[in-house]
Amino acid sequence: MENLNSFLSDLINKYRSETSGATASYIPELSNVNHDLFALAVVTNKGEIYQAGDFNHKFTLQSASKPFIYGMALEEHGREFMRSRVGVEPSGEAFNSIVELEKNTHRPYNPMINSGAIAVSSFIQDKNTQKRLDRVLKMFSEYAGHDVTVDEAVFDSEKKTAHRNRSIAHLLRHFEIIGDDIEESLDLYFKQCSILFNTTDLAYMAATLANGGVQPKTQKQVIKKEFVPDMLSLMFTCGMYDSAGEWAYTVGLPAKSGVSGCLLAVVPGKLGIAAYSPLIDQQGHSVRSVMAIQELVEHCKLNIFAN
Ligand SMILES: NC(=O)CC[C@H](N)C(=O)O
Repeated sequence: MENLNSFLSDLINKYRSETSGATASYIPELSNVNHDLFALAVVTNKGEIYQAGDFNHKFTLQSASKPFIYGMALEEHGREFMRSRVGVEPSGEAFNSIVELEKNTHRPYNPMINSGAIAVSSFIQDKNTQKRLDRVLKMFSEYAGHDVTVDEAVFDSEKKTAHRNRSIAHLLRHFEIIGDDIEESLDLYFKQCSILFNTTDLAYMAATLANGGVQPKTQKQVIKKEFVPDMLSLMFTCGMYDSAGEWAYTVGLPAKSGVSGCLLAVVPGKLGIAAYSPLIDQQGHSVRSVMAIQELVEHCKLNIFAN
């Protein structure tokens, strides 16, 4: 693995010239970013770090937060309750789709799409909204290995323009999946999406899942080991939304993307991978990050089905 730092640098140099994609302008603040930013990081279960490019640059987690909040809700409510409210099937639709809520059980298809994630955030309860957020921030701090904060400008920007997510939340309330605290739960969801991480932090988060829930640097059990397979299997089947099949076929790893341009992938038992670059494709995945992780996985033979 000594050469991994230079291989990551080579990938950055190779794919930095790729300029397709766009920033997620439906959250206006996400467009205020340098399009050239690009970072890669790998953290092994033993805590070895490999990184290249702009790995200190901070971005908001966006949907990369979803599997982790789901893990938190599983610890709080157990599998049976969570499955009664949110399914475990890929939807085959876009991440922000509302149509499938109208069909069948009215449960969101899975916790990786917005409808499922908004429902999951509503189940993180405490005495008041601040306490709910404090618990969420504490959990993400434990995954990162240090304190993390919210980007208030991104939060405000999403809150002001969240007409689609607000519609989803009201439909969830209509079908009695969530309770009356619609705005509070949406605020919590927007805040979790606005938590600031850098690419190395994100690789630690992925490595914690690769390591059975134990953060490789702090050695703290951040999530109960029994729930890690729930998170990873849903990342595998649903984490990349309507291109989850393509990703599973070409990369073969559980993964999750965020519209800020971040992407994390987990090699169970071995290591976590993270990438960041702000230009995203139609499905909401960072174009450069997908290409670089694909090549990294192929080069290092990390596809779980190829071992
Ligand atoms: N795919 C994403 O990263 C979406 C997250 C974003 N906050 C939203 O709800 O639309």
